[in-house]
Amino acid sequence: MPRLLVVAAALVDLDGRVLLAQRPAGKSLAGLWEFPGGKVKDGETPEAALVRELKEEIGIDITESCLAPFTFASHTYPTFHLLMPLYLCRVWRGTPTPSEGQPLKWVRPLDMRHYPMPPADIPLVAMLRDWL
Ligand SMILES: Nc1nc2c([nH]c(=O)n2[C@@H]2O[C@H](COP(=O)(O)OP(=O)(O)OP(=O)(O)O)[C@@H](O)[C@H]2O)c(=O)[nH]1
Repeated sequence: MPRLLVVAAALVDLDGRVLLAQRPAGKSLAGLWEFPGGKVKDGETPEAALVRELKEEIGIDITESCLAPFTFASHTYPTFHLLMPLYLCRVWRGTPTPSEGQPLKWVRPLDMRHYPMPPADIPLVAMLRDWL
């Protein structure tokens, strides 16, 4: 089974809310809410991939130095195994704006149960609830 390395960010605002993005129709896991991020390319560090993905997806600038490793997901999907480091980020430049119209929402960890998320993310939400 192939292993997929994806990197994601919990962007935390001053009220302790975290940004979630809804996966667009037509993609795998469509309609579910997830942490912004994406696949790490060959030869790329996870941090560089996250800087690139957040710029591409939601138009914000983060710097690698603001990224704090928080936890990771390790989850077997039917066709691949997902390994996904999750970083905390509290500082960025710009206002998150979806590049492809995907809905964005600032959500308190306690309220994330109202937002269906991919199965790999469930343990991450519990960690955020405990630590934020
Ligand atoms: N960005 C992100 N991806 C996640 C999360 N949880 C989770 O299982 N994933 C999975 O990790 C992969 C992320 O890759 P991606 O976002 O770059 O992939 P994609 O939609 O362009 O392509 P895909 O349609 O092949 O999945 C997807 O398979 C997605 O389902 C999450 O919280 N954030």
